[in-house]
Amino acid sequence: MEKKQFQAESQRLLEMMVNSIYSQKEIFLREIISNASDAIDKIYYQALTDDQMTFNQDDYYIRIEPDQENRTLTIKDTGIGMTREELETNLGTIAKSGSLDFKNQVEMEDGQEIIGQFGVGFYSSFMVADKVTVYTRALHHEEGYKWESNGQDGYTIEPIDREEVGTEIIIQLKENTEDENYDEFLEEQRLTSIIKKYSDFIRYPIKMDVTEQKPKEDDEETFEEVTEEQTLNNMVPIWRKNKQELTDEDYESFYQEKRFGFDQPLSHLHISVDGMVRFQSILYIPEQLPFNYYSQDFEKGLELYSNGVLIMEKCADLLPDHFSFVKGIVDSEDLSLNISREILQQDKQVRLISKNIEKKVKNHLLSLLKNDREKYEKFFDAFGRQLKYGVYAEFGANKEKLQDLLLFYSSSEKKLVSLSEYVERMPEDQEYIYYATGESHDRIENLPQTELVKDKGYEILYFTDEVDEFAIKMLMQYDDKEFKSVASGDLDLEDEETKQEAEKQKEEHKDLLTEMKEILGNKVKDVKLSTRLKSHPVCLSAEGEVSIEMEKVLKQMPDNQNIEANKVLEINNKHDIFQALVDAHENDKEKVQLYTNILYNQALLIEGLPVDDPVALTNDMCKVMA
Ligand SMILES: Nc1ncnc2c1ncn2[C@@H]1O[C@H](COP(=O)(O)OP(=O)(O)OP(=O)(O)O)[C@@H](O)[C@H]1O
Repeated sequence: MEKKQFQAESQRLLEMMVNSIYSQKEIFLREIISNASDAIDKIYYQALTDDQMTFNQDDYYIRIEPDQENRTLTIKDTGIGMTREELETNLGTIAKSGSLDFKNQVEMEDGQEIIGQFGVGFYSSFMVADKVTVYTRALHHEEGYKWESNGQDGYTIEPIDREEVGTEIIIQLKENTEDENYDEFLEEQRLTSIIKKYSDFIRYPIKMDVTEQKPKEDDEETFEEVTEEQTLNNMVPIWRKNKQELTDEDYESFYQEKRFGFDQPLSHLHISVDGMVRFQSILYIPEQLPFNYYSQDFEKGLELYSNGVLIMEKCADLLPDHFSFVKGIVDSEDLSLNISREILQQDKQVRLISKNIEKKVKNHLLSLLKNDREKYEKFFDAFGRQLKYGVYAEFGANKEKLQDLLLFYSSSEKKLVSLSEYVERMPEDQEYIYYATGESHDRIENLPQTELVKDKGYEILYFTDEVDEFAIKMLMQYDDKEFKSVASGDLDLEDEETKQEAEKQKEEHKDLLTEMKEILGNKVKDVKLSTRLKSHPVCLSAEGEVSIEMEKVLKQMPDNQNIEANKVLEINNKHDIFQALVDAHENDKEKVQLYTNILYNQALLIEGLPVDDPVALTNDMCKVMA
């Protein structure tokens, strides 16, 4: 029989599994049972919606069979089964999880991280198995197949006769070692407790023969061993339970059973609505950013059930993009089983549910912000950027909904603050909400442009995310206060006296400024004396809608259309360098050129913009020094 090789990626993952020292090896059972449950979901749905199929509730179950003698653990399901092609693609490649793309080599070698954070589905069985055999037959297919692998050198597939549809996975346990006792996975008690811990809410019965001491029927005093098939899990879906009966651990284990993430959920909501539309829902805010969140691979959506039957694994229409990080399930008795993807989008019930969910998630986040700041900041750290995209997207259609969820770092508080906190603190004479943009808080802290605003005692919000300024431009104002960049050309914060003095100076140095503008040509829109600079010699400001920070972001876009900010070079006439410029203007024209170029390049560097010609700049600097 031909032996096939695993795909390279899968091979690496398998090696990791075989040699795993991960301490929670028991999770392999959760993974296999979840797969079995998914497979039953698929056939259950078909049975309910296909008139040709007979439906019998008792046909859908998972069975666990430990065999002490042969040291095997079998997990059987009556699910949809797999065809030959499905065996190849599903078990021969590390199909969808993509965890490996993300992880770097160092972490790969260790493996702990991957298993812990992502789980690895079917492959995790190789943490405890020397050999795994899968017998399966797919629904509506005559032939069954046997798949087998030791997890090391490929796998085999051969056709078999198999009467029933469904899958049987036989795990040949590894030999016990000094540190590891694999026999525990054959003990009834141990298996029962693992299943209770991880798979209690699986909605199909997980059955196993359990042997117990029971009093004899005719003689209550004497006990005998009785072996009976028992259902080990509770089966009532968690969302149908009363909130009061459930603990945080219950919600956490459901999160893991459903593989919404392999982190702990940061927070959950349990919703039961009985109004225009009836539905129950459990929603989670994950703690960590999924590794592919900002890639095209990420699919948002909630699991959708119609009265307990899974009809869609990821229903995107239930979540707006700005809350795409939310995971969870929705079950509604008002939805038809036969609802198709196309109809779903126009379905009134679905729209109502989605509106309701959006509102609930928003209120939940607001209450976290109010009552558990630390948790909210953790959330914001992971997903705040998505909220800001949300403000910007769709021409600001959702901006009002989202504005109170935003946080920005504050110059005066030295921590994240909300817009309402900022506005509450504003002194009476302050007209605008000020912000400054840059790569990091430290860099912004030292920006020359912030000097005047800080001197006035005004708080500045620091924008370090590319999307920040775009979002804020879309927002335009908060609580009737407009936003203003500290680098904008028209700060207009000076008192009358300073303004008059500036006018006078401008007139006096008109020729010098004109000459400098001519030297720089169309690199800048204007050269002027600065009223905002206190100790720094130069800075760049921007006139008009496009800021320098926005220019940087736009430049990185594929279709940037060369949009540039209207840059203005501002010179501090109270700085010594200005006197040097004035002297040069009178005595040495070449020096004016030299100084102007250097100052302009300095201003570019301060802004984090590339200098046009580094060689020319260093040559100019040497000329000054020599
Ligand atoms: N018992 C089963 N019956 C039918 N198909 C199965 C069964 N077990 C696994 N599969 C198929 O194999 C695929 C791969 O399973 P695996 O556990 O490796 O990953 P997954 O469940 O797709 O992803 P993840 O673990 O990241 O959620 C499943 O998606 C499913 O199509």
